[in-house]
Amino acid sequence: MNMALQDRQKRGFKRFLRSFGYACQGLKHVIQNEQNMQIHLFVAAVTLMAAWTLSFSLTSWMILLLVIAGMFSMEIMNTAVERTVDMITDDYHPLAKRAKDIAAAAVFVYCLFAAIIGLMLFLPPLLELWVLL
Ligand SMILES: Nc1ncnc2c1ncn2[C@@H]1O[C@H](COP(=O)(O)OP(=O)(O)OP(=O)(O)O)[C@@H](O)[C@H]1O
Repeated sequence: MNMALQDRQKRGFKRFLRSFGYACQGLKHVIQNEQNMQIHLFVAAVTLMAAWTLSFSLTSWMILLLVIAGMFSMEIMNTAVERTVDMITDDYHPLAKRAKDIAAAAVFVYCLFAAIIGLMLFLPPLLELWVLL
C-alpha cells in the first residue's frame, strides 16, 4: 500500500498535524508561484494598515478580515482548479479553457464585491478625517 493511502487510514492528532503540514505546503506553493496571490497579499497588508490607522470598530475589523480571508481562499481554490486542469491535459482543450475561466470568474466576482465592501468600510472614516482636516 502506498504512503498516501496508509496516511488516509490513520486517525488522531498526528493525522491532523500531517494535514496541517500539507495545507502549509499548498499555501507556500500558491504564494511563491501565483502573481495574483502576491498582489492580494500586498493589498491586504495595505488595507490592514489603513484600518489600523483609521481605528476601525470591532465590527468593521471582523468584516474586513472575513473579506480578506475569502479573497485568499478564492485565489487558493482557483489555483487548485488550474493545477487539476493542467494535470488532466497539457494540450489546448475548450473544456480546459472553460474550467479555468469559470474558476477565474469566481475570483473576479468575489473581488468586485470585496472592492464594494472595502469602499463602504473605508469611505465614511476617510470622509470624516477629511472634514476634520
Ligand atoms: N489546457 C488549456 N486548454 C485551453 N485553454 C487553456 C488551457 N490552459 C489555459 N487556458 C486558457 O488560456 C488563457 C490564459 O491562461 P494562462 O495560461 O495565462 O493562465 P492559467 O493557466 O489559467 O493560470 P496560471 O498562469 O496562473 O497558471 C485562459 O483563458 C485559460 O483558460
